Amino acid sequence: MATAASSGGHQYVSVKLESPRLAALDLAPHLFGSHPVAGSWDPSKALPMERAADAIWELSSVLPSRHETMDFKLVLKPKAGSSQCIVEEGPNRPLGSGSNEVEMTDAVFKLSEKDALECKVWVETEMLSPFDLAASWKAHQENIQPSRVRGTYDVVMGADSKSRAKNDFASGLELDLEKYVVPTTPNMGSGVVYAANLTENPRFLLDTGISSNNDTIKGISHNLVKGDAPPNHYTNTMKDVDGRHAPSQEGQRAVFVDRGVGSPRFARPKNETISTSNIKQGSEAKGMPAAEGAVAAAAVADQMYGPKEDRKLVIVLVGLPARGKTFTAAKLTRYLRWLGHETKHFNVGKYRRLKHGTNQTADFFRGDNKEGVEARNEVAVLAMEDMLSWMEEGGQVGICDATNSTRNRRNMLMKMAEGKCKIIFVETICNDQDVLERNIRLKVQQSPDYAEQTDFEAGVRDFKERLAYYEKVYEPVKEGSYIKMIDMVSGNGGQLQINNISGYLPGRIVFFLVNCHLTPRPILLTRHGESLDNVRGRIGGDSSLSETGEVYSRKLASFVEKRLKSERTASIWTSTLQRTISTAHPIIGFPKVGFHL
Ligand SMILES: Nc1ncnc2c1ncn2[C@@H]1O[C@H](COP(=O)(O)OP(=O)(O)OP(=O)(O)O)[C@@H](O)[C@H]1O
Ligand SMILES: O=P(O)(O)OC[C@H]1O[C@](O)(CO)[C@@H](O)[C@@H]1O
Repeated sequence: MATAASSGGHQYVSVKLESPRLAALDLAPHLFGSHPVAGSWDPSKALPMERAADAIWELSSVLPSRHETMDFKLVLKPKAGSSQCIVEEGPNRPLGSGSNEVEMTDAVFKLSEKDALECKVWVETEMLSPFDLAASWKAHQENIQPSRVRGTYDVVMGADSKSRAKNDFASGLELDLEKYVVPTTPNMGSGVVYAANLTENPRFLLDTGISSNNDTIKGISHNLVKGDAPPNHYTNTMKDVDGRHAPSQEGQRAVFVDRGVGSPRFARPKNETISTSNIKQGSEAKGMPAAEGAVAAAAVADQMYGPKEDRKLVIVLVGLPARGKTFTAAKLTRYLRWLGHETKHFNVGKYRRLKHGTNQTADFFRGDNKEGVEARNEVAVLAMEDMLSWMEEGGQVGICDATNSTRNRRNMLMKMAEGKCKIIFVETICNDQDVLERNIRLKVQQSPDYAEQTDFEAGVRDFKERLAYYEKVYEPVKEGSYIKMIDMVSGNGGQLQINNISGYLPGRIVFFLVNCHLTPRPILLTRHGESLDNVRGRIGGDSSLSETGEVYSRKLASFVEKRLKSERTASIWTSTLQRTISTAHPIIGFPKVGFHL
């Protein structure tokens, strides 16, 4: 077999052996070879081949990209384990990487001096696309026997799953209906990670090797100055270029399963080392974690062709305390990252706590407390400097999360960003007293500022006092490019005011904020009903529903009607494939949207 140079993808390998005579012998075919995965030429570690049909045995796997060349041989092992193994005659079989081919040869096993067993052997190799891998992996996860027939989207369900499908497709749903309990709104109290804790860590701490996502950590000197120690925060953790933790160099692994659904993460070849110079600084959020296809393409196009100033953007939050700034910033960060933009969230409150400790009283936030104002400005500068440095290193969108409640403060930030990036202010305004009261109580419950306050009501009083000091000096945004979110959570729709906003990315941000809401709402997910292809044992294709599938769709309609009867604004989303449209067809009373997935 020819060996080809690596082309970088994963390689599907299937070895089949055919011998009508073998079944009658007390011998089981195995494969062993030079690679540790195939036993390093130790027959006792040879991989057993599975009986695929009367006279056919098979073994298949996905091998890691750029796997080393492997030589292998077939060996017959006695089922009883007494007599010796019989290794096939002739030279080793080489298995290269990067090739797509099927090779048919014979294997000859000397059973005795006078008796030889001849078998036909097919070795099939194929480079796998990520779609192939994903489909196989999905099938594996769902405990469905993957296909023995090659072809994209051609994953075949085993006989078991077929009967399981018949019995369970619709009945499970009825059961759910009886037992269904409408989930209550999650309790935001205990167990919730305070969103600000998850934001960026100040570099002045990282530079000293201290790193934490928890700004209540003890033992941090609050007087550390920038540059105290050489930067080492990117050398501590081994990460690969995608920002994932690098696997240990334990040698290659491959899991032999049918149609090669192996371990989704393969170790790198031994000779490929990961050096920290490969790691782009600030790349934890690198890449496009979830967005694929069109969305990612739009993001890339934006980065390539968008106006220059859109490529680096600072979103400066503005607003009185407890107006949902951190909440909005966290959501926006997740959305922008999903779109494929490198985004980081810098919370000035976290900087303040790490530099000055957690227990400042309301007094610290008084507008006429010169020391307090200076201390707050100092940490705001540190956060902004960190953000700008990160942008120079390749970051695209920085979110500066603080009250930024005075014009002076905002001017200072604009000066710092001058010529480096565009600034958009996002101001959250809330006049609904009920919402505010709830927010304040939540803040006292969650904020590390009150972690040591044992008297909850005293905490609430302190926070209200802090708020009153902020109100005295607060100057709503009237300058620059801004988006104002006004009473977006009071349930009456609210308002979004925008000024001087243009460009692809700012446009996406406006779109996102318009659609931002706080009211919990259910999202129901369902598979399509059984399709005709499923009946034939196939996943995929675009066939219509089977009878069982139709029954499922009717039961689903009755479920949805009951479950969503009080959800006035619900809509039904399907793909554009027949089986999903037909599954949703009997549901009435809700608008339907078909998405090309
Ligand atoms: N647009 C909004 N208006 C009012 N409340 C909101 C809004 N968005 C989210 N909230 C609610 O406000 C609560 C407090 O939010 P958050 O901690 O984000 O406030 P904050 O403005 O960052 O406060 P602080 O300035 O004190 O850090 C959230 O738990 C959320 O329920
Ligand atoms: O320095 P500024 O703009 O007041 O904003 C940061 C402050 O805002 C707050 O979130 C207000 O509660 C504090 O935690 C934080 O110190």
